[in-house]
Amino acid sequence: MLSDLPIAVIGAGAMGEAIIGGLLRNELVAADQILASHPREDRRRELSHHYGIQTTHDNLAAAQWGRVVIFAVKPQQLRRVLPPLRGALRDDDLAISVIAGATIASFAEALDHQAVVRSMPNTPAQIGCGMTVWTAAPAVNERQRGWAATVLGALGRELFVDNETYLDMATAINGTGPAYVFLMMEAMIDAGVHLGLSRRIAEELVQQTMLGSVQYAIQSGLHPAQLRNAVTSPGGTSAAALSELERGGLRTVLADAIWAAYRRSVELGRNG
Ligand SMILES: NC(=O)C1=CN([C@@H]2O[C@H](COP(=O)(O)OP(=O)(O)OC[C@H]3O[C@@H](n4cnc5c(N)ncnc54)[C@H](O)[C@@H]3O)[C@@H](O)[C@H]2O)C=CC1
Ligand SMILES: O=C(O)[C@@H]1CCC=N1
Repeated sequence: MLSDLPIAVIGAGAMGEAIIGGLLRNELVAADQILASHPREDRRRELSHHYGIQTTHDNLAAAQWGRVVIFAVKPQQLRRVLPPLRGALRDDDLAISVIAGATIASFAEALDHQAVVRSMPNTPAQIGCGMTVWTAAPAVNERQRGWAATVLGALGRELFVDNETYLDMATAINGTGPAYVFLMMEAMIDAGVHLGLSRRIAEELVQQTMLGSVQYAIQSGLHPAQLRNAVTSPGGTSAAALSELERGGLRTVLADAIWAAYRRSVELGRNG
């Protein structure tokens, strides 16, 4: 599907590298099909040494070279990155953004190019276990949609949605979600250490409990409330713990956090 297709990555930081790694790990492209643009020489050297890909400091050269041009700079960098690239993409080229908040309209306007895909991956993409939600401008044709599905599929699971407003919502759930999970892991590990477990044992217990619970939920297909009820014996330990979590407002705090992430995503789209 991506054979011989030149792929440019503008802003090869954590997410850009996850895409490069995923494409190569899944043997979807050869290393010489990738050109990564980065301002720092040591980073360029690191990327070419590790992946055997081509690198440049010149975003314009990368944008002109790629048929698929992936944008993975921070939202605040976008205002400086896009204007010099205006007119650089040809009609049948595809721009793919992974940038939180940045709208398809802002890309299309700044680049003077209509074929734009907006996506929201997450950091488990680093190991091919990501969840990416994406949508496409009407100008993106079937072939280009295939390219996008393949590129984003290299990060883990990908889900196409036909409504761009879902992207800000996805940013708050799957994009930002790993931060909620890691904070919860950290808190559980620290509490285990507080109880008297060694940090090594606490980490192992928390990691496998998280992993096993998620796999059990997926494989059983049961509603989380049913699974939670099955853990909760009358007068037992789970009932005692859950009572504290409800008293502390865990559900509403989580919901408030997700709304805050959503509002911030919308705001980033307005202001950069
Ligand atoms: N980190 C995360 O969990 C997720 C991040 N994203 C989005 O991915 C984008 C990148 O995030 P990260 O990879 O985490 O950030 P990062 O900071 O690791 O990567 C951005 C890279 O762009 C480079 N850069 C800065 N100015 C540049 C320029 N003028 N030209 C080319 N490159 C330039 C930076 O040096 C940096 O290496 C962000 O827009 C973020 O919203 C999306 C989903 C998840
Ligand atoms: O914090 C952020 O803005 C990025 C976007 C999604 C996850 N991290």
